[in-house]
Amino acid sequence: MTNIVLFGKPGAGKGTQAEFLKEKYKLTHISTGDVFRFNLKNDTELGKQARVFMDAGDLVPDELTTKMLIDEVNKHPEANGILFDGYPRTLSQAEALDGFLTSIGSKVAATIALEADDELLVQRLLERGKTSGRIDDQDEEKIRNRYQEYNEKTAPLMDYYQAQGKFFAVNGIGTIAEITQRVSAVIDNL
Ligand SMILES: Nc1ncnc2c1ncn2[C@@H]1O[C@H](COP(=O)(O)OP(=O)(O)O)[C@@H](O)[C@H]1O
Repeated sequence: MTNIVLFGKPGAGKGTQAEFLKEKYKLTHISTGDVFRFNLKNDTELGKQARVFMDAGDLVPDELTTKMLIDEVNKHPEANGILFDGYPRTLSQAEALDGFLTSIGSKVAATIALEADDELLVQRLLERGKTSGRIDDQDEEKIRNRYQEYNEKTAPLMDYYQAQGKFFAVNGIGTIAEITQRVSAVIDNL
């Protein structure tokens, strides 16, 4: 199994790249943001619990998120590899993912970060908010809060994966195809 973690700030283009990469490498794409939004829309128990955090631009608590993630992975026992998008976002999630993957005889092959500067990303999210209907994309204060969450809780993961020799950063500015190529170059070299 080649499991890839797509890493990057909100708006960095993880979801966009995932659409191309999952086809190219026959990976199962799991976006925690998408799974949460599905649950919100369907008003499930999980959706009810996650809503207050998501609407404020806060991270959903680790325990809830990790349980959901493991349930998702377990739905795809035949997967060739998983493309994780939006998970892990905290050190505790990264450790939980390692523990879980080890328990099924697998591991993270690489963490690939899409890099772009904050101001450009905030503009991208505000644009997306005009059409996506996502509450967390429509308010600059909520967007800024997501960046704060990222800087405090998610950025430290770079060191975590770097220490394991698994961290790769690519320039996330350019056309979608250019960026797919940069990410592919990393995967092809694994
Ligand atoms: N791994 C996670 N841990 C905690 N909360 C998460 C996680 N993934 C998604 N969420 C919740 O879902 C929201 C939207 O996720 P996503 O679409 O991936 O966001 P973004 O566009 O900000 O990268 C996050 O702001 C957070 O509330």
